[in-house]
Amino acid sequence: MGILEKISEIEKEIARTQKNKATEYHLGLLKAKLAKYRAQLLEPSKSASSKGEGFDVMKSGDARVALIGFPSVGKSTFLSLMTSTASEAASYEFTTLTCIPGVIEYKGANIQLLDLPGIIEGAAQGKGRGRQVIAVARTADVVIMMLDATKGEVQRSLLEKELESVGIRLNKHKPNIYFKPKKGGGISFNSTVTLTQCSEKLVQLILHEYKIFNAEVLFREDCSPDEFIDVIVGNRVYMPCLYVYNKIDQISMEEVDRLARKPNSVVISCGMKLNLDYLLELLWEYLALTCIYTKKRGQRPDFTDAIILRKGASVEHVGPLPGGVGGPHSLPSCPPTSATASTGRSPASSSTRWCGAPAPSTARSAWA
Ligand SMILES: Nc1nc2c(ncn2[C@@H]2O[C@H](COP(=O)(O)OP(=O)(O)OP(=O)(O)O)[C@@H](O)[C@H]2O)c(=O)[nH]1
Ligand SMILES: [K+]
Ligand SMILES: [Mg+2]
Repeated sequence: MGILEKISEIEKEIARTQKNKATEYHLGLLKAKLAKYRAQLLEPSKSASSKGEGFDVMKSGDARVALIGFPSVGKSTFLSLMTSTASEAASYEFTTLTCIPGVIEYKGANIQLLDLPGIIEGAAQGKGRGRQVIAVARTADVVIMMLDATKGEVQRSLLEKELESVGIRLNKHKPNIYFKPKKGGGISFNSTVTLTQCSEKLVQLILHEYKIFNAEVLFREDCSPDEFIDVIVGNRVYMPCLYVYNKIDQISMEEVDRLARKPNSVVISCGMKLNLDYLLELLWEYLALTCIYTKKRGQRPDFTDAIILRKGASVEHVGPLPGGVGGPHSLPSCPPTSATASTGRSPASSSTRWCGAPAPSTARSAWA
């Protein structure tokens, strides 16, 4: 049996297994198996032509945003509107066949926006250019999932499933579980909270499935078996995702209102240039970038040129500034007015990748 069949067998078994106390170990094991097969599926294949890698586009600017969506939802139209790059748009599906980068200039930051081919169900398993598209998505700081407002909700859950299946976790934070494989001593299991979804026995079963017999496990959160598996597997990416419903010029006001109220969602029309400013504002918040305006002693700050930092970074990350002026430790001694920061709220938890780990300094100094 090939991996794809094994995966589908397990998925079917999970679907037909009733969820209750008596089946929780069985389900936990199935999920661990499923995660293993999926990981195998994603291992780069040996042949040179299909390395499972993304399109070869250099990362540039302060942050990277990937446009993911079904064909013909308006991704290329959006790129051409927001950047000075033109990407061909047409009414037929799969107009775009490769990755087309553009740059959004916003609040002094350069945000790299990537237009990508449309993806369809089965993309993660290699349908169309799905794997390449998803490989690019993994490298983004934020995913914009573009949806056609005239089509049903099913497109959204299908895409979510595709991204989930390759270890991309959207708008979720990293499970707060300490996990450390050891050389001996068996499995030591502890938790600082009451667990309602996992138990010591289940955790052991799952670990054994991964051939781990010695490890330290500490649950600091009431996590599910899936979240625990994510921690063991380890190569998950936790990423903010903005759901963008395009083509609202084609639907009723009631429908627009309903979509706009969904979490992490924004409604737009590229055709009629509706709500694009608001989308940019939200995108900025999701990127959690902070502008720092610097100034020379005795001069006004230069608001036209900011230093862009990932949220959570501090002035220490700015590094020495060109021309020998200042340096990593000179800013804190300045009066508070000399460095002005502005930032938006973080979309979800504070322990997520997008605001926890500050990006290396991408500073463009006002003193240059
Ligand atoms: N009514 C309406 N049509 C739109 C809007 N935005 C884009 N379109 C149309 O939708 C069609 C598809 O647009 P594209 O930008 O090519 O879509 P895409 O997602 O890049 O498609 P692929 O590259 O094939 O995946 C084009 O005919 C656009 O003119 C909109 O806001 N309203
Ligand atoms: K198209
Ligand atoms: Mg396109």
